[in-house]
Amino acid sequence: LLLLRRPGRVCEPLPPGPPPLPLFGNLLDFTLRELWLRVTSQWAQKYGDLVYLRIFGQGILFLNSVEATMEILEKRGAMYADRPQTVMLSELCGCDNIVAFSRYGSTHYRQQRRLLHTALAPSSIPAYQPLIIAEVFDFLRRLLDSPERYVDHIRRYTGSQSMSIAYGYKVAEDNDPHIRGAEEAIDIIANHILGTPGDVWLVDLCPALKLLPTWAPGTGFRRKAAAWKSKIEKCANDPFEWVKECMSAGTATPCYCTRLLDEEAGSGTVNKQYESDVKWTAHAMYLASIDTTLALLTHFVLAMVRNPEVVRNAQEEIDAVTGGSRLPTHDDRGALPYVNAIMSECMRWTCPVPLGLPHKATENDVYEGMFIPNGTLVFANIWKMTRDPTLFPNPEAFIPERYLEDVDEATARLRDPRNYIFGFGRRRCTGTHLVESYLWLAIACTLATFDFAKATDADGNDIEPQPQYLDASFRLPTLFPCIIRPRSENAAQLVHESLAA
Ligand code: HEM
Repeated sequence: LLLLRRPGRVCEPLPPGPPPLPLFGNLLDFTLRELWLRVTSQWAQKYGDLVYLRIFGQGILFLNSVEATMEILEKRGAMYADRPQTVMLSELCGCDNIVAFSRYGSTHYRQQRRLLHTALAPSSIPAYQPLIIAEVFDFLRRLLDSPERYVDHIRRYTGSQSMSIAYGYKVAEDNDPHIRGAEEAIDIIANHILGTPGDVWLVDLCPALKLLPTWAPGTGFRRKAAAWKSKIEKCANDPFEWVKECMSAGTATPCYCTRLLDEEAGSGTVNKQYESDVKWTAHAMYLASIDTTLALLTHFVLAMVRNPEVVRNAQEEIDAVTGGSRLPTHDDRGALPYVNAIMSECMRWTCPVPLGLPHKATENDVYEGMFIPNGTLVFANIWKMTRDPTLFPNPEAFIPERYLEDVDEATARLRDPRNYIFGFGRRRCTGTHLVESYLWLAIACTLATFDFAKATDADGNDIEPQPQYLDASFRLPTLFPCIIRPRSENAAQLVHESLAA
């Protein structure tokens, strides 16, 4: 009897959820397009704060309230700090080296988190500001030259910003080899290795298959994995080797890698594992920042196109500080509360990773009388939290003013989207302070120099931008037509002068 009373399992039921089919479980209940809408408007509505599903026997739990998320992922964080591991992703393709996929508690994971924490702490960010400013100026110049290609410019901005901060590397004008490699690595991981929910590698269901020799029939996955692994490693190695060569030649630009390598060299010799951890974290910075920042900045454009009065208010505020004779700088941030509010609203309204990344339970647990089995994959429904009408009245509307209301500290904390969009607990995003810096400057400088309008059709009627969302994990809008043009001759001049400076 004592054995049967393992904590939780005998008495407590699993959290509620749509009934599973035999073998396939809830596979058919999933959708690849905007899964967060289904989780929110169908499952959370019907089943409540915790919704439990299964795919091929793998338990999946959605947390649909701030309270449940804080209790489970923050307070009990140590039990929910792991990530799902699969033979294909982690072992055969070597992605366990990438911090976002690493096992919690492994030596390299602990070391990598520590490196990211140190080098991306608030006190470290000012050191990257010259690099950030140069990339913002480059972005403005591209927007001025070909505004209709705004998505390409945003994508390049996020990529070159990461390359610059991680490696001090200035991305080539076109077809940069490191950017190409990094894009390929993202494509391999997202579209080929991970694929879609329900795309399961046979070797993940039957790990013994990995022991078969490569000539055996049905082992094509081994050859694919080997090719992908070497591409991913090359993409991490190449820019890192480039920094090391520059450091030896005394030509390196101070950046994330130089800082960490110099620090370690100062305290003795740099050991191989340390060097490998610096290399993989620099690589992770690119992977982790690209789609998230792209989602945020394209939504910024969308919000500005749809809300001309927000643009006007921001421009008035900026002009009052800069006199229209210079671009805003990080030092102006305290004097630009409306621009700060626009950035907060962009974070909330975009909600770049609506269901976060999966945390894996490493123990059996019970929450409010419901059993959460060891091994369950737990997703926080960030989308629902950022659309809570009690915290954010009229949540679908873009309203920066909501952050300017005079509220007590606890309410301000609850309404700060930064407490949701970067995830929770021990796996919370490590790039938050960096994002804060490079996103703010891009937003402030773009508002200072550009106007936004809806595109018009042949009869001169406005075309309402109505983007679609096709991605399963990131909230990336499809391209929408719009007009972006310099506010004035003077604004265009400021962009030209910034580059000359
Ligand atoms: C707007 C931009 C960004 C958003 C919205 C965002 C959001 C997130 C989210 C939701 C997670 C998962 C957290 C969890 O599991 O609970 C995450 C993880 C992570 N992010 Fe970000 N992120 C952004 C930019 C960045 C940048 C610029 C970096 C660069 C350093 C970065 C580095 C990471 C890393 C390394 C992880 C994995 C952490 C771990 O598994 O321990 N992120 N991010």
